[in-house]
Amino acid sequence: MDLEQIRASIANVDRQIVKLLNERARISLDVAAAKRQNSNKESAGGEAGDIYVPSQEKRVFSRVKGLNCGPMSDESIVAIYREIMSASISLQPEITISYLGPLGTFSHEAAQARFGESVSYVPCSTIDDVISSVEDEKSAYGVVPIENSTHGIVVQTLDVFIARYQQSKFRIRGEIYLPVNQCLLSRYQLSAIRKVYSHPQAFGQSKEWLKQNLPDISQVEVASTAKAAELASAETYSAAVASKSCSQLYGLDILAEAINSNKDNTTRFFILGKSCDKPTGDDKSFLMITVDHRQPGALIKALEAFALNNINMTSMNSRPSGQRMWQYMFFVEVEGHEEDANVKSALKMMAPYCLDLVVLGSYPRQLVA
Ligand SMILES: O=C(O)C(=O)C[C@]1(C(=O)O)C=C[C@@H](O)C=C1
Repeated sequence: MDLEQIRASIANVDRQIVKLLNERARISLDVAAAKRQNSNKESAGGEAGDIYVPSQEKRVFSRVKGLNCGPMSDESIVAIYREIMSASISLQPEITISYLGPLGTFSHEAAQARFGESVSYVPCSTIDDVISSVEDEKSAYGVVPIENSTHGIVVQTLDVFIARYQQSKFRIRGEIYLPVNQCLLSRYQLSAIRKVYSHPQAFGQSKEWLKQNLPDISQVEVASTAKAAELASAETYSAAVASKSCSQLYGLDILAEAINSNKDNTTRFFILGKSCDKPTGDDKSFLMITVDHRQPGALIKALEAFALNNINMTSMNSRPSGQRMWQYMFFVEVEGHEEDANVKSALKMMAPYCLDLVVLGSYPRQLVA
């Protein structure tokens, strides 16, 4: 076949694609206008005017995967639609996403994986600042790490939830799962390194490799893996455990890749906003509770409400409540949405046993970034 002729066919398809993309973008602007109108009549049951709607995105992904008959893979179709929806979101005035920075953190990668390249990103230096920027409406959404498959819960995030919950106006709107590979980055050779910087989570995930390859080298904990890369780029004979993207951002060589012990290492992030999505039939909810520790069995009685309402509990963590000595705040994640009848009934049943009972949010279950 003639090469020029084939290219002309591609050009013809491109013309149609661009026309259709713009037609879709115009319709998404109509959706945005309808949401604004509906949110004004919320008392009449209208859908809130949120721009990012994880439940609708989930429906779009499953619809386009259903329509796909190859040769493109489902992953490619989903990645393209991720960008198409990101572009729809970016048509809205000044959509900003804040994340736990600086540039190049895994929170940054997670935010980009979910919101694509078309929106603006703002790094914040603490988890508290991410939440403030959402609450003060400086950004529409915020992305914070919540747990890692190897190293467990991110206690810093839970502690900020505790410190803020009494006056908090943020809600958990979505979740992101990001595969995470840690790298050793430095301007020096392995044998010259005298100090390694990283976040405690990244040290935990790479513990075995560091023990084997850099025994007796001091490990300095800092606020983020990207901060570690920044420090390692400025200091002699130092290195950082950080993401591959930090090597370019901070001018460091990659001395070793995927040094995390668990090769399926994955971090889960929460997307914070000012409201929750509607129930989809496949949601999870994240709760904070305290019980009166002097009342024997209070915790078990509170949690029994989930079993009695046929609700699966998927995780539980505790942190000091910060209110009284030896009093704990329990973080419980359950299947279901706070608007589901069985979740409502469980919350009502457990209330008498709880001193605090806060639903931080309900969000559609997500399996991939
Ligand atoms: O359906 C919506 O609510 C839209 O805003 C449209 C759309 C899309 O482009 O399909 C855009 C962003 C949302 O996160 C979900 C879907």
